[in-house]
Amino acid sequence: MLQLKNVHKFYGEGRQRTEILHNINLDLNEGEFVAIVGYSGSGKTTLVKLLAGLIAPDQGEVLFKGQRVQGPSHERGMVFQNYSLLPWLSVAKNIDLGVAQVYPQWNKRQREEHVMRYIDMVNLGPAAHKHPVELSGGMRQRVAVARALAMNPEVLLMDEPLSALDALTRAKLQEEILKIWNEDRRTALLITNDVDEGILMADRIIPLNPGPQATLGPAFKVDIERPRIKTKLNQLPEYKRLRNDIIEYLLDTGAESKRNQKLAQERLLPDARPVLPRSGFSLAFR
Ligand SMILES: Nc1ncnc2c1ncn2[C@@H]1O[C@H](COP(=O)(O)OP(=O)(O)OP(=O)(O)O)[C@@H](O)[C@H]1O
Repeated sequence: MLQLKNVHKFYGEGRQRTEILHNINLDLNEGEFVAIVGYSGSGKTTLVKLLAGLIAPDQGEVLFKGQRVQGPSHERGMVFQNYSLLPWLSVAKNIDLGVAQVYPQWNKRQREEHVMRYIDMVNLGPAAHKHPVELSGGMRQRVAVARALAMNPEVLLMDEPLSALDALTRAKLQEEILKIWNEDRRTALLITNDVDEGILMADRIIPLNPGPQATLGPAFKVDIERPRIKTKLNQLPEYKRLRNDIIEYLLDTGAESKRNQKLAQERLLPDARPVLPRSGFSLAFR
């Protein structure tokens, strides 16, 4: 359905030019829910922007159903970390904006009915005519999810949509997104820094190794039956095993990346001699 083929992405110019993503290959199959987990700053947002067509790769290809992605499209709906709602429009109007783009042939009443269906789906009926400023963070994120879904995308791309929320709201929204996803099993990609969230929601979890030059790690298959109940998951031995495996992998690659950075620093400063600070606990370079 959606593919990254030998993708490399750089940021910056001249000596500042840095390879953020290195030779990324990813296949999202139809109806599959994939989670990408990784350290902050490793390039997760860059990866999802490539899939959405918001930025282009420097090398390699992004393919949607075999066709090269040329730019953003409503076929690939995106939910951002920061909601990105228009503050001067009500909840309903924020959602309607996208719906009108996708269904220009619909009249106002048809659009209203459609918009209200998605507002109800995320339990925001009473807030339909409120403005974003009047909503809590969790409610805003619900609007962002409803807006993306109302445009009926074939693929739903979510960039840490829940990371700014408190634990309770986060758990509730995880449940809602899963319920909605379960109704028609649309292809979905979730970027998260939370391994538990990945196991709760995804069919496969793929770590993004620390950058620069981040690569994708091996896919961890989540073979836990759905529906998955958050409170019951952590009693399952297969959940514990999988969680441990993923966390161990992330810690190992994190430690390796730190070692490599230190080596690179030593190579950049060959005459740097370690200077022991007074405490004697850590090394500093001059
Ligand atoms: N437009 C840009 N120009 C230059 N550098 C950028 C740009 N966008 C991101 N970067 C850099 O690329 C790296 C990866 O950024 P990205 O936002 O993709 O990481 P991330 O894994 O999503 O981080 P987080 O989890 O903190 O949101 C970072 O070092 C960031 O500073």
